[in-house]
Amino acid sequence: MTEQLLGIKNVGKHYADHVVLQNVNLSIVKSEFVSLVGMSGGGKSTLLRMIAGLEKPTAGKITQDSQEVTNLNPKVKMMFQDDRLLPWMDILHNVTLGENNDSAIQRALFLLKQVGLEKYISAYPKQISGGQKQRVALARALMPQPEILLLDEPLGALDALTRMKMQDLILQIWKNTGIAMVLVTHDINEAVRMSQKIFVVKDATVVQEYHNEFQGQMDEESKKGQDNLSNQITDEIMQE
Ligand SMILES: Nc1ncnc2c1ncn2[C@@H]1O[C@H](COP(=O)(O)OP(=O)(O)OP(=O)(O)O)[C@@H](O)[C@H]1O
Repeated sequence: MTEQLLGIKNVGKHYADHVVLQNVNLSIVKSEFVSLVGMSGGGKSTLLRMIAGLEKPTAGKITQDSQEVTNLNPKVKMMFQDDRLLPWMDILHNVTLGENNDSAIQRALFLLKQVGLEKYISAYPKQISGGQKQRVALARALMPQPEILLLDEPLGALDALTRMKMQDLILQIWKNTGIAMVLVTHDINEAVRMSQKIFVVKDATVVQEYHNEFQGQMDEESKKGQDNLSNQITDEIMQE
């Protein structure tokens, strides 16, 4: 049996009388790549913030490695649509977050090489492109070797070609590291291209779970399979 990494059991969240999520149940196994899709305002980012321990559920329980997430979750890292780099630090130190010891610097250099930015270690954020900044943000998120990487629309602000390259890079890092990834995206094709499982968030809960046998594949047959699945998921989201 595959080992459960993250468990979300009967989770709900409301702000005053506004119910954002209720009865959310899902689990993620070690090294899995999943996506959350659904209408804007449906509670996807709220769910990520609760997994990260940035917010507490108002009902139910979130566990990681069988331990309840009650506070800031040290085993996860999050990447956002904006890069959140520190403008006064060079790229290397944005990744080490100011740590100057040898092992931090060696690890940051290794990660910057993985994301293809070894030539930019001394540059400052304003000197590199939006796509490159997101690569730095990715390296920084990988720095503490998280068990789960939460990706909250990290590619949303990128042009189509840069976006595809970043998708490839994230998939490659996922394959190399075995870090579980949870992607929130508005782009259903992106979700289907990248993830093994797609959860549809609708009516304040997870209504469907799709398994995707075509993840990461580029041959014509698989692309057709991906398109079919994307259409199915889009229909599910749009259905009243
Ligand atoms: N701190 C808060 N206080 C009150 N309401 C909030 C708060 N945070 C989120 N909400 C509400 O919760 C709902 C869900 O927001 P959330 O950002 O999780 O949705 P989402 O599915 O990620 O949307 P999008 O796809 O547009 O990012 C929204 O109606 C939002 O206004």
